[in-house]
Amino acid sequence: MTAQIRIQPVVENTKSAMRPKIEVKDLSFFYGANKTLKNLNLTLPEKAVTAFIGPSGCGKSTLLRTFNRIYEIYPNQRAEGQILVDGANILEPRQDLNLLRAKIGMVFQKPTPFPMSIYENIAFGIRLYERLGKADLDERVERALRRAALWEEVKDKLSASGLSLSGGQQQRLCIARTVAVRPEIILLDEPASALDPISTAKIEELIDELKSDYTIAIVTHNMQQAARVSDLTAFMYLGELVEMGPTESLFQTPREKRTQDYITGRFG
Ligand SMILES: Nc1ncnc2c1ncn2[C@@H]1O[C@H](COP(=O)(O)OP(=O)(O)OP(=O)(O)O)[C@@H](O)[C@H]1O
Repeated sequence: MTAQIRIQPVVENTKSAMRPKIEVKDLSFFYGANKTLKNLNLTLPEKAVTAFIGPSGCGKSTLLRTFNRIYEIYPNQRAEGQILVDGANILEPRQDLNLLRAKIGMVFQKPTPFPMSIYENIAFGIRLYERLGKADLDERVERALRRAALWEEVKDKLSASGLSLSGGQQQRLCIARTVAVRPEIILLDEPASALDPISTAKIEELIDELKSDYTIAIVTHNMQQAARVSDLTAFMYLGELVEMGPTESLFQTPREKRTQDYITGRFG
């Protein structure tokens, strides 16, 4: 089965792997008293795509949610350890969460457009951080929609509701909304799992284009997708990081038996 997985060529890997963007050090995460992530250590290189795979419940989404501290909107959830972004620990209490979430954008499994026009879906976030005149704002909205490969489909109906778009278009709108505030890192939590194959292919193409400008972390259940879109893959199991490395080697010559068993479909 491993042989059937088409793997992203990793030409740029060694270059981009040299500059760490996110360094996770001895990170643990707790839902109440339950230790869900267990002393993780890993590095995400800048301007590369890192995929997180592993069986349901292994902690992939939990890990992603620590990178922008979004878990803090819920009670009784806490992280211990360090997450260095460009060398600074974002788990420090003094970290400005608005700035953090502008720098680290997130797209969820289910498309979540705001119940407002396509234009406003993008402009809303920009206005939170910047004061722009109408012409500049228009330009930023257009640029974000182009970046998310959606402009041609929506340019004549910018005042229509974001909710009137198809699921795949809604997800690209959410990606446009994320890139519009000029983040440096984009977190994608199963961004294509609710989409049809054509929309999924568009999202995957988009990920490939976006990685020239952004550091991307993606959680996916779909190993073929991880192999197609990522430069590095991390395999997690029961809250631990079992193995992480260039996607090609992880799928073709995994070091750990648990990784081998998972990618060959023996469990999960
Ligand atoms: N809000 C919560 N409260 C308590 N436990 C939670 C909560 N969210 C997740 N968990 C638990 O934490 C563990 C990791 O969940 P998480 O959603 O991170 O896994 P996952 O690998 O992303 O799974 P899936 O692939 O099914 O989305 C699971 O055991 C889950 O039951």
